[in-house]
Amino acid sequence: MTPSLNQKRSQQSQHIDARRRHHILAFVSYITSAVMFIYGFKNLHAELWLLPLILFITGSCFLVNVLVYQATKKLQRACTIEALLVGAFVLSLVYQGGHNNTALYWVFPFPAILFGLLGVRHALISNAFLVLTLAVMLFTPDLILAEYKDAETSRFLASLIIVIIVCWINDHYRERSHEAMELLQQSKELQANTDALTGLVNRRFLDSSLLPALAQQSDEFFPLAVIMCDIDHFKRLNDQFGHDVGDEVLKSVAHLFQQNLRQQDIACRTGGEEFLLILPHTSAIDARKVAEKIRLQFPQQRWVTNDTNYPVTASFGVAECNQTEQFYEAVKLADQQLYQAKHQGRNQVCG
Ligand SMILES: Nc1nc2c(ncn2[C@@H]2O[C@H](COP(=O)(O)OP(=O)(O)OP(=O)(O)O)[C@@H](O)[C@H]2O)c(=O)[nH]1
Repeated sequence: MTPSLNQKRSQQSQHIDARRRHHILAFVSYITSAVMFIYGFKNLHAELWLLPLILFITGSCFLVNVLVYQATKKLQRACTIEALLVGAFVLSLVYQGGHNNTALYWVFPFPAILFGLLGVRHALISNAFLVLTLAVMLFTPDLILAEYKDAETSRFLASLIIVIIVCWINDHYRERSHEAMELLQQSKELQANTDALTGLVNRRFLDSSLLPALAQQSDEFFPLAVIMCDIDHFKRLNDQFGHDVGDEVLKSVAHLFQQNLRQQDIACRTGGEEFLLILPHTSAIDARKVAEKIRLQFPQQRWVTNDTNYPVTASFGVAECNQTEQFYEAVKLADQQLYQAKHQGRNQVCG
């Protein structure tokens, strides 16, 4: 259960990455199309009809793409279409030559744009494809309308490859450092939410991870049962055998819970010898059966050493809730039931 709740942070970082791509898409679409329209109108001469046509068509496609994205919110699809438009624009511009044969200068921003839109792997493949196609076009002058000087094309391709490699290294290490920071953050979060002695989640986990998950994915949890469990006369055990033995007993109790709970259940150490078991999609009646089953296993364990079998027992209180706001009320009710179980002589389940 804990790892699935930890996905929260990974979702956050995906959200930030989606914002980054959203801004690149918006910038490329609105600003670049505006520049294209301006240059399209500036070059609206009879002998240069192909250049304004390329600029108007690409600018319009960019605009349509971003408007469809605004309406549908399908970011991945919009970025892929934008990248295809970028590729088509670069190739057609180099084919035509641009105003005064300046097309090659305009190509340089686009590798970086592809990295921004597609992510490292896909951007690298797209850029490699783009450079290869450009190389074929530039070294086969018959294929294109424009006339570039040989020295110009080779220097252009060399510079473009350098730009692509620098973008690739930059994005690759940006992603790696992002992943490393996320892992570090996740492990810190896990540490902060884990009880060092038993390895169970602790009380902090309830507020930091469980409650947000209950609120966001209530269908996955409710009706939810809680079981409060407290080891009976634990002080006596500590006094008789020492604190270290007490610690070992706590670890064995945690192990007993883990053996008896389902994968989706959560065992939490809320205090010294007090535990809270959280059972999603479980009624109080069923939780009571679970508590009873665990209770009956206490006398069957060898608790202290192989020579001395100290009779450890535990008391349980059970409650149920059906919405996030009732969670702590249910915990309180289970605690009252636990108090009742203690009051009635311990080693029993109430609620
Ligand atoms: N070994 C060990 N003991 C702990 C730990 N945390 C709390 N305790 C002890 O747990 C004992 C709890 O004692 P009480 O609250 O009096 O409860 P109890 O003796 O279990 O009695 P009832 O709950 O009424 O059955 C205290 O002696 C604490 O020192 C821990 O991490 N390790």
